[in-house]
Amino acid sequence: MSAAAVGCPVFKAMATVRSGRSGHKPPHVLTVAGSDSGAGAGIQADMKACGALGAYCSTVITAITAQNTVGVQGVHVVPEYFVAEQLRSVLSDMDVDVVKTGMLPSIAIVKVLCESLKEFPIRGSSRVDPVMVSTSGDVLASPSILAGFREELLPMADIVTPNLKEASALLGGISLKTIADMQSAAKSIHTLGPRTVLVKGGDLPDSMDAVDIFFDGKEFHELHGERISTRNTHGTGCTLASCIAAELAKGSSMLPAVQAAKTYVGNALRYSKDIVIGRGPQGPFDHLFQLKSHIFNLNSNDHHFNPDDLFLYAVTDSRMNKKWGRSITDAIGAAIEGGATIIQLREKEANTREFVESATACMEICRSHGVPLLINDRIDVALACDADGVHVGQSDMPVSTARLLLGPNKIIGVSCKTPIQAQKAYLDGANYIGCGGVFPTTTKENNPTVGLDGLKTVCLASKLPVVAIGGIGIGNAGDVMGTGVSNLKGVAVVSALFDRECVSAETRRLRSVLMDATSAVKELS
Ligand SMILES: Cc1ncc(COP(=O)(O)OP(=O)(O)O)c(N)n1
Ligand SMILES: Cc1nc(C(=O)O)sc1CCOP(=O)(O)O
Ligand SMILES: [Mg+2]
Repeated sequence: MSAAAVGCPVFKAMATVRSGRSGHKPPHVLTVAGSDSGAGAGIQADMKACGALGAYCSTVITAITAQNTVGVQGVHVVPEYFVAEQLRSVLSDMDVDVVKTGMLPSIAIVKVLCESLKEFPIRGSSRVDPVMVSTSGDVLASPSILAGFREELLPMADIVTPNLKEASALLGGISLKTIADMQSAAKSIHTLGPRTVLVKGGDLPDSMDAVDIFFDGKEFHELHGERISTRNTHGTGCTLASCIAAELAKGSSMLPAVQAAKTYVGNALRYSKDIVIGRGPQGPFDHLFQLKSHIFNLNSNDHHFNPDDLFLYAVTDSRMNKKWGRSITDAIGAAIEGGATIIQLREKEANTREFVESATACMEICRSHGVPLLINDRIDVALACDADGVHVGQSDMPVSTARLLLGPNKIIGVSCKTPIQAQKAYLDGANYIGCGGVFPTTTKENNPTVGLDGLKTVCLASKLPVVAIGGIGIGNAGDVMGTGVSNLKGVAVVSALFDRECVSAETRRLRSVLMDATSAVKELS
């Protein structure tokens, strides 16, 4: 853009409108990196990964590379004055949450970036992915740049994510062969100034797992991931770094962001392990797998998950319906009439055909009332009746697999009794946690109780919304909501509604108890 164009009235008018706008600001990552013509790595990977994770990605291009699945054929470095101009354009106008760097091909560009970041300080984080050697082994930045990294960029970074070759280069060429070597490299790189370090061990010899070492200045964390056998690994470094940046921009803290990024990359590799792009030895992988696997869902009426839906969560029980001589559709119709905010079909005895038929009929009722319907345990039944989601327990299908099968839009709840399970639920892509048994129950056999204290501990361990379950009814629902933890959104009940003569009346009474308890908590806080 010429100087005249920057000063033209259209640009100023847009700026005026923008500053007066009160709309939604998406999480925003700025990537400062090189373009990859094969689109597996670099700017292209950064944009796809951020887009897939729901972050906006602006781009400052430092170099244009000619590369494909065979290797890097050429690099055309963008003059530093023009890198500076791109940085000014983005940073002077947009609210960037996180800056992510990739290929910085000259010392002058490293300096330009550092100066720009000083001139336009970023409120959030910055992170550095020192792309010096690509996964194909091609050298993308000369060693003379290392001094610039060490002296200027690393001290400003919140995280630096070198692979083994890059970590070795940053530390003067030392050999890194074991996890102990990676830990000592992470510690040494930390002394150069970044707040945290992730040394990626993808190339570690003799390792069955993909082990990375995360160091926050005090503690080491060994992060294990399954090693996926595929030629399509080009761009994994850029993608992991961009995912970390996107999670940080969305408000995550560092270790959960790194773990979520590892999960995403693992799933992307798994999903695209057999795709064929190019004739060379190292192909790109498919960042947008989540969207493509659910192309058939594009026109569905999926219920957009709102944590407040968990307020009065009615879980059906076929034995109770039989006892009271009700059909499942009558039971859920009555619960909705009484004010249930979400329904789960928990039909442990139905055969698959019966379950799909009754779930399809229930879906019609729920959809017509705008109440989401989830299926307990059975992902196949949820898919067959296009339910709004599923609820799974710790011994059911893993959340990450259910997410792959159901896609990004379906609701997934998972039962958690411990903080570790609660932290994993978030990383695996669950939408909410069901925590129980809060009190003893006869509805579910051999169900250990966690009590109100256990419920609070689970709530505090996760940022996911939580619904309490187990032995809850009109007499104690007030105590549960009275714990006052902000992410405890409601109670899930079976017998309190369905082991009663009049389901709608019981639902109404429970709703009123919950409303009183929530108002009391609000008044106190
Ligand atoms: C909301 C809610 N929370 C917990 C559970 C229990 O699920 P799970 O541990 O898988 O046990 P079963 O319900 O399958 O017996 C739930 N169903 N709903
Ligand atoms: C289905 C279920 N899950 C539980 C858990 O602790 O995860 S307790 C439970 C049964 C809840 O039934 P009632 O409301 O009748 O006590
Ligand atoms: Mg289950």
